[in-house]
Amino acid sequence: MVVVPGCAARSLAVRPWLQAVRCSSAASLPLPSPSETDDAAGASQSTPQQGSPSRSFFPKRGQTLELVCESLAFKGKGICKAADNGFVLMCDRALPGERFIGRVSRKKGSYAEVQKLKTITPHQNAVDAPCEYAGHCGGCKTQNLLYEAQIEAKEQQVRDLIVHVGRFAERDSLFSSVMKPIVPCEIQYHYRNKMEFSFGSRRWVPAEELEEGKGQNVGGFALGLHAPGFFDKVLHVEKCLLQSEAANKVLAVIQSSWRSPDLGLSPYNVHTHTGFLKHLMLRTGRDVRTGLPELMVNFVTSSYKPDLLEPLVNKVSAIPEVVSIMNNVNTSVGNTSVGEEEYILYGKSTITEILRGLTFQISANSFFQTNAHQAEVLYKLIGDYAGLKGDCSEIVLDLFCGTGTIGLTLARRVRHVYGYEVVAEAISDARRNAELNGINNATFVQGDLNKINDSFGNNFPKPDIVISDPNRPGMHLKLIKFLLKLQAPRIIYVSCNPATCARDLDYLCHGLGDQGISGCYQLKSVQPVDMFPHTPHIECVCLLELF
Ligand SMILES: C[S@@+](CC[C@H](N)C(=O)[O-])C[C@H]1O[C@@H](n2cnc3c(N)ncnc32)[C@H](O)[C@@H]1O
Repeated sequence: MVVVPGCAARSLAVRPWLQAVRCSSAASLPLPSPSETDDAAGASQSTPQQGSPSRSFFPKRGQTLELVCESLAFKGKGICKAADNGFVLMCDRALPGERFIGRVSRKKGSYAEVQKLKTITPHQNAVDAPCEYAGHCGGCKTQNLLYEAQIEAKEQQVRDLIVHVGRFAERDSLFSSVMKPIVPCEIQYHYRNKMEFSFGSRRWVPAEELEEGKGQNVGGFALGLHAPGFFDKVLHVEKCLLQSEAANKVLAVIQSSWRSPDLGLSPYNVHTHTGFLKHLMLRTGRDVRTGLPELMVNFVTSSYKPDLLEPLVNKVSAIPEVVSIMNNVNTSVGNTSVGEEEYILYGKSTITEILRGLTFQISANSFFQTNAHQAEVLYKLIGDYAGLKGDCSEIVLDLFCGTGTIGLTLARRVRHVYGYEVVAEAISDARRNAELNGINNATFVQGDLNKINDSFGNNFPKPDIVISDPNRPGMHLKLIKFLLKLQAPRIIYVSCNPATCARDLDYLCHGLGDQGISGCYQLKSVQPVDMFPHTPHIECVCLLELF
């Protein structure tokens, strides 16, 4: 039974707000600065510009409200607003159109966060989530929304951000040709090629299950995913519908044995810093000869004790798809899965994946697109937007190149690719990937693109095409200014955060007014691509051309 906390008097006290609180779509929006967080970007997407909210509605922590949600903000939070002053209330797992009872869990300046307690009227496109953990695990937040409705909401978020943050006029006759419909992901489950599970000494049981008396095992060992918002509590997960079937086979074998007292295995305790098993990383690639899945299992442990792992290694290596078992030893108190030392416990140290006809070697810690199937679609789009002449005359600058995958897939049709990336290991991987594929017209350089100085650009010829694929904070102002000065004919901006993407597109097209710098690009296309069904993540490929 779902309990609406708070006494009746408090519930009654909020009744007058039932008329006042409703959902509305984003109005005018302030620009997030390059230093603003995703949360701030998400909130600002829906926060009205006209000053701070009036006193007429300001919820208290613990207050219970009946709310209606219509739109999803970045990060998949449902947005509701007070009708009179637009005060924003954000709620995880609230779906547009859903009427629900929520409790204010956090107040943050201009908005509040609400925890959903009970659905009164579900969204018209609500479906039963196939995963038993979907209601609690931090990964899939919209599995209970019809896939078509999920991508429609994502497309709308991108459009809103481009208009309100990017300041591109929706009424402009060209706007509808710029905004492309989202590319759906054909494979909506089992698409992730990498999952990282954590071992925990404190099993997390969701509040509802505790109330229903299902929380027998609270405090027991767990292997699964971190409970949203908790670094020390793990939701025990027997299988994950986002990872490959082969990876689920491995997870099942490990789950069936690791807690056996005979093995003497203990999960790492993040409070006492004792215990052995930290994380289990499962990566799925493809055998380049057969095209069949091949798996890497990576145990992250607090010390090197191969004898302790041996019984698990014996069981897991019997699974035909497993070709590599690694042990990353991380002695630090931090929660990271990258070890200071790495050992091969079985098989080889890398797995392979094929992308746009090239072979990539993936090691335990190297970055690789997490949805290889949709990466193929994404990279084809990038190739189309590059509009290469095909005469091997052009120069490509691949910023935030990671392991070089984008640049390398274009290399055979251009004169030279120059890639820049901050992570030294990724640069080594990029060079190795070039060699593996017989590509010798690509140069990869390690460097921090947030710290470029005036000499940046002296080491490569003026590019014909710039590809920029930053992570979520987007591009640093120094890099934006460099690009505005460089004036390459074409920029392809690949983004995993439409809020910072819209901000950077604004700078590149409309300039930095307060610094007297004019924009010099025209936005030709914004193409959202769904790389991660059931999650709030949105990828976009944007094409900019010099005026
Ligand atoms: C979204 S990934 C893109 C990787 C690559 N383009 C791909 O498609 O596989 C962003 C990359 O930017 C790198 N990065 C983040 N901050 C950086 C910085 N300040 N300077 C250079 N590279 C950075 C990350 O290490 C990561 O490899």
